[in-house]
Amino acid sequence: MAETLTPWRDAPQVLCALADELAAKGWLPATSGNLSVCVRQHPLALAITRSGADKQHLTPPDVIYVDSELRVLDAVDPSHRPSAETIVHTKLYQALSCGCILHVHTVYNNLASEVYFAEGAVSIAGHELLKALDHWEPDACIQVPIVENLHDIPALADAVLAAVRPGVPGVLVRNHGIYAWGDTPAAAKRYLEAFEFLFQYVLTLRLLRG
Ligand SMILES: CSCCC(=O)C(=O)COP(=O)(O)O
Ligand SMILES: [Zn+2]
Repeated sequence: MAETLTPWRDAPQVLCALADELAAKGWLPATSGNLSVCVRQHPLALAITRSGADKQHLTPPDVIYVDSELRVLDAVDPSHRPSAETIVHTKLYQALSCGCILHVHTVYNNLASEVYFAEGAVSIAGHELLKALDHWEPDACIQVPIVENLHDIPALADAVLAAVRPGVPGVLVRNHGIYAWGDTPAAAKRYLEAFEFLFQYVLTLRLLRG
């Protein structure tokens, strides 16, 4: 990936705008979800939402800067802690060199993660919206991997990383949510929207077909 770094000072505004858009879709309920952007690559620094913040009403002080070892580099309120899932973000940035990672809990991504868990992935083929995931080939078919919802977060991070498939910018976590990423915040949001549309589509089609 050729990521675009978000300027350090712009990160709070960028993350608040993303949170507003995702919250408007109902994708950040009950303080769930975490959002981050890469603000420096070497050494890694990211801006990420604070743990427990209501992401439906995110404000700039809810954004915290951390390094690859999860050390806080800057926080408006020293009592605020970065997302409990920060290590998933740092490991993905280190492996993929992406620019933005979005983690949301939605009804459809949770249903897809459970219904298709035994298959290890959600297969999606023959759909126009695969183009939004940068699959323009006429016979496009992707598998969105699913991992178990490990409560040991460093182990979850390793599982997510091990599940990453080339050309598929997301991993589902069973009965939990999805991590989706892109080179830029706009790309990550587009991929996330495409995944969510396609999960709703495959689940509804499965129901209609019985
Ligand atoms: C209340 S949702 C449970 C934690 C979670 O899965 C999540 O995405 C939010 O955690 P954070 O520490 O980033 O607020
Ligand atoms: Zn979560």
